[in-house]
Amino acid sequence: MKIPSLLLRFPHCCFSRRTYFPNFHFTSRVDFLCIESLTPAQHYQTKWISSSNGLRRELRQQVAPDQQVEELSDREQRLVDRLYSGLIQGHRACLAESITLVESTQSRKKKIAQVLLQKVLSYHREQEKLNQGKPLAFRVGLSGPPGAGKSTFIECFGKMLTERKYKVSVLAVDPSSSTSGGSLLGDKTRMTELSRDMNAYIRPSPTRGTLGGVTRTTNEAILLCEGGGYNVVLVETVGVGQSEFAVADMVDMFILLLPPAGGDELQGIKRGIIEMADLVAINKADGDLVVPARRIQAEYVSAMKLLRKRSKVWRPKVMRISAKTGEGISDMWDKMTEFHDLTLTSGELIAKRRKQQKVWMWNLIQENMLEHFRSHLAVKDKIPLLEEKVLHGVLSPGLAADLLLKAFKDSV
Ligand SMILES: Nc1nc2c(ncn2[C@@H]2O[C@H](COP(=O)(O)OP(=O)(O)OP(=O)(O)O)[C@@H](O)[C@H]2O)c(=O)[nH]1
Repeated sequence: MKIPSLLLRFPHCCFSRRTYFPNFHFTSRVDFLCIESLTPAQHYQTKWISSSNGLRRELRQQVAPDQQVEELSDREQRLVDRLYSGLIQGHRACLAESITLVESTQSRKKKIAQVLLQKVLSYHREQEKLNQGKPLAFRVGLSGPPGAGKSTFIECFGKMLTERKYKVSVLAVDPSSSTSGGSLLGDKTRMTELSRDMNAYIRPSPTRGTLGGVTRTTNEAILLCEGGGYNVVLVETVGVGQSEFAVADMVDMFILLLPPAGGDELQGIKRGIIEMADLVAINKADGDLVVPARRIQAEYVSAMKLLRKRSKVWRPKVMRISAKTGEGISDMWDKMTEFHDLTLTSGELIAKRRKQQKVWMWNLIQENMLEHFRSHLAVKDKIPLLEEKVLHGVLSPGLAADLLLKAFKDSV
């Protein structure tokens, strides 16, 4: 006799047998029950098979990518459609609302955001195909210590670009906003002229306190800006933490803006970040500061010669500019477009973007896995005790880690 099977799909990561099973009455005719559970967080399916021994988890398999997006209610779908059509028509309010959606920590909103992003991504693919594979926007990262002149520079640079008919968006990654509630980069008094320009869009990007937070919300905001027709996306971060490394990993070109000062004044700048720079701009090269700016430029030129070459077609440049007078800004844009064209024709730009996508995915997995691990019932209560034992030298860190990992593995 053919065994009848019943296939159900639950949008749950895991479910308890007690919750769902009382509703099913097995008769002699239905002696095989298969429940498929779709786990949105981990994107794999689990089959639960009922047999005479009770419920048994049978198999876990990868779900095809197009099956991963959750089904939305009609209301939610209407929201996605409205935001999507407004976004690609270039409405700033829809872009702002879409970014707010991807920044949301609420699980339902996160799901709606993922559906929207999938739509925007497929729009990207179509547009890039029409554009012969050329990316929709030039992604530029800008970092520098407080007071280097970042906002003055963005105001001047952004205005120059909008006058040249570019659409510019500025995402200010602010590592201070999640910890202090304050805002280094997001305050509204910055870039007043540019923020009134209809071809510019400025947005502080909160970090949610983790590097993964920077990566996720900012990366997704970049995609949305590009979908909104912004062809230069500038990601600004203050160069005193870790966020600039995350930003360097999500842009095509990374620029370091420095004041004409050395030594103590630049203590906050991490050495490693200089190695990430494709262009170093020494700002404030005007008035009395021209001479120190020249000296600092020479110092950086010789220091950067010693750095490992990261590109076959580009050597990092050191330039002098003045965001206040505008001097050097146009030359700087020429150098930036040269970088863009060279890396695009050599294939480096596309290869870099692909690599960044992978890094982005693994960063998110790492962050989510750790969170999942720490809050898992099987290990949550054991952590403080084991940490205490490690602190007092009673247990080695390796053994404590093994014990926690074993408790976790045994429970899944
Ligand atoms: N002389 C001169 N001063 C400048 C120039 N660019 C900026 N400044 C001045 O430097 C100071 C800091 O400039 P901001 O643009 O606020 O610097 P920032 O890097 O955005 O600073 P934070 O907002 O603290 O991160 C201001 O007083 C500016 O007027 C420049 O090209 N030349």
